[in-house]
Amino acid sequence: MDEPGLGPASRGCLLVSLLSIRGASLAFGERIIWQNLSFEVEPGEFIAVIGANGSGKSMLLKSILGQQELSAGSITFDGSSSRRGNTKIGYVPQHRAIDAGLPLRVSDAVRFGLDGHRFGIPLPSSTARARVLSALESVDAAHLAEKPVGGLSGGEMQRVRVAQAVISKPKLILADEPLSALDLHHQQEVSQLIHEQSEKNNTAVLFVTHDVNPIIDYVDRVLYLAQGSFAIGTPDEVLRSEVLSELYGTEIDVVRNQGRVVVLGAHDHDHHEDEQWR
Ligand SMILES: Nc1ncnc2c1ncn2[C@@H]1O[C@H](COP(=O)(O)OP(=O)(O)OP(=O)(O)O)[C@@H](O)[C@H]1O
Repeated sequence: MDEPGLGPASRGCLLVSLLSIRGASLAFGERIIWQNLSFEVEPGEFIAVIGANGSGKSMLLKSILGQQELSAGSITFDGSSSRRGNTKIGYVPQHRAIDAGLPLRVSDAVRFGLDGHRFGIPLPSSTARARVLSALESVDAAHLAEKPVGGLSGGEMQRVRVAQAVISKPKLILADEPLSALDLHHQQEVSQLIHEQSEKNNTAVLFVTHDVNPIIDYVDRVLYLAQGSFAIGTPDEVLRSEVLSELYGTEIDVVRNQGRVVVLGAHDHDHHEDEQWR
């Protein structure tokens, strides 16, 4: 039988996976965030990362970005150990990460995704301008180029963040709750944009979300983090009462209604009160 979490390339042993997480653990002092996390991600795969508040979803993305050291195990991306400033990884940070008061133009913010964290000589400005415009066009936001980021609506800001993440044509997009603080319409729009980028360039996506429903049609696999442990597989394999009950160590009900998935009981085991499942 195949090992759970291993992608087809690894199972065949012929190709190296795009992202390989092996026996990864993260602890702060006595507190284990997750342990023995192992899975592979193949090019073009769309993976939903779900879990309670504090289950370590953001820390996982930061570990892949090389911004958070593991307590044990390894992360290999595109054949090398994870490192900071890798332009082959596009990052859509959590809503709060950009200061809305910044007097920065949208085009400058997007350009930051191109050469903001690159050492050495920046791209000539005509080339960079064309790339910025093309990235903004790809998220239908070219008209926002000259606006200050501080004046954008939540939905506009998320589209700009997606442009910033895709401008370097990354092989992997890490999106940290890109739907938070968006209404349903904009949730669908931003989900679709990230999915389109993934399809167009065969880019793999790790998409952190509290609610799988807006992206359920795009998801190949779900990585569910809870209680320091994890489950990974297709939505039908993981989003089941038996699987989540075992993960949480208590009874959890997964109800499917008109194509929507509702998890009942998980929020009772969160570290915070504000976990929402719709
Ligand atoms: N430097 C640190 N020292 C101690 N604990 C930390 C540190 N950084 C993060 N943590 C803790 O690690 C846990 C996981 O944090 P993380 O931000 O990854 O959670 P999350 O699953 O993304 O949560 P949320 O859904 O609320 O965004 C949290 O409880 C957090 O307080």
